Amino acid sequence: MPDLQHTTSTFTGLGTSAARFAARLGSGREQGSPDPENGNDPAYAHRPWGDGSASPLYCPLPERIDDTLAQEVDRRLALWARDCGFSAEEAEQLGQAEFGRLVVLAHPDCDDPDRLLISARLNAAWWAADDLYADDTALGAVPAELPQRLALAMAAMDPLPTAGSFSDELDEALGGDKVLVALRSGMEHLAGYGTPAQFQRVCYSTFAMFVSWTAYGAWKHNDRTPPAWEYLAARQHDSFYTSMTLIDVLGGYELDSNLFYEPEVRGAAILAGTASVLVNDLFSVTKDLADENPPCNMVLQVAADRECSVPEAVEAVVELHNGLVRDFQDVYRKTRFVPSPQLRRFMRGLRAWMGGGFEWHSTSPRYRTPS
Ligand SMILES: CC(C)=CCC/C(C)=C(/C)COP(=O)(O)OP(=O)(O)O
Repeated sequence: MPDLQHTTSTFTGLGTSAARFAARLGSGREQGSPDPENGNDPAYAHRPWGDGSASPLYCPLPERIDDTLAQEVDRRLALWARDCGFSAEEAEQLGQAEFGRLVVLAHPDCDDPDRLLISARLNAAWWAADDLYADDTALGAVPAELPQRLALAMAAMDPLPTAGSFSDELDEALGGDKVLVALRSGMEHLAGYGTPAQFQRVCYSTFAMFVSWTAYGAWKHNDRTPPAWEYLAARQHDSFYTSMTLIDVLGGYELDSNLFYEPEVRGAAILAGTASVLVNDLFSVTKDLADENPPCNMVLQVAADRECSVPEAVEAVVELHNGLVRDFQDVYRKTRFVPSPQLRRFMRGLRAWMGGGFEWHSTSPRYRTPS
């Protein structure tokens, strides 16, 4: 990494997005209280969540809320889902989850609906694979079939060179499964905007995520409850880090691979991805508990490990989350002095993703539960 003590470089900023952000920060106090421990950074707040009974989550504020743009991305996403082979009902369910709204919240430096669709399509395809292959028995998920399905998912995302007549059968398989069609189509859309390095970074973060899914499948198959530490290790590669690999593509720039993978930057991205996915686990507890065979969830693993109540485990996960966000904040501060506008912009993108992710979980019908 370039010398962190180097004097601050000139950063050209984000134009109208930055102005919008400044305006939102002015009104951010309504959404939670600041954190004196961290110098009251106005980009973050203690944000109430759920029914308000648990401690607040320390989290960045969303930089942009644009319902008109979100509806447009969701409209295009539903059309695309139909083209991939999802039924009208499934496309409607996808619309109800509002993945378009998620990406509009998470990528505030992108105003172009077609570019936003890169992230909307891939996130929708990942979620579809997660629900249909890994999590939801009613939707056809079978733990013993998961590894071979994921091997085909890799082939769908990262096209293989032709291998004689074997390729014909592969192509037939890839075209006959809506999840595989969606994954391929999402990657083709990405290829139209991203560089080869950006394309491959999305592939390999997804493939690491798939390995974690096979661990969950094996635990389920063997009727084993993993300890919280082991689940968390798997979850750290099965997180919104994967979604965050698209931040610079949507922003229309490229963070050079050696900076992207520089240990401190990668660490910050993993922290942001893990913090965001812990938000997902916290918001999913009620939904997961309602499942007769609950999926792994950090709250439930902690409750099992410590033999404590769910509210007590929630508190432990909130504390873990808040610590990860503060660790991210420390790295963020250091990287402000690195003379790379792309890195500064990417770090801000990570922060924005966390803020947008929290906002989406707070409002998406997917996590709305009867009080
Ligand atoms: C990157 C991405 C969107 C992958 C899907 C897997 C993932 C990181 C999730 C957040 C899904 O986890 P989970 O199954 O717990 O999510 P739901 O609670 O079902 O939304």
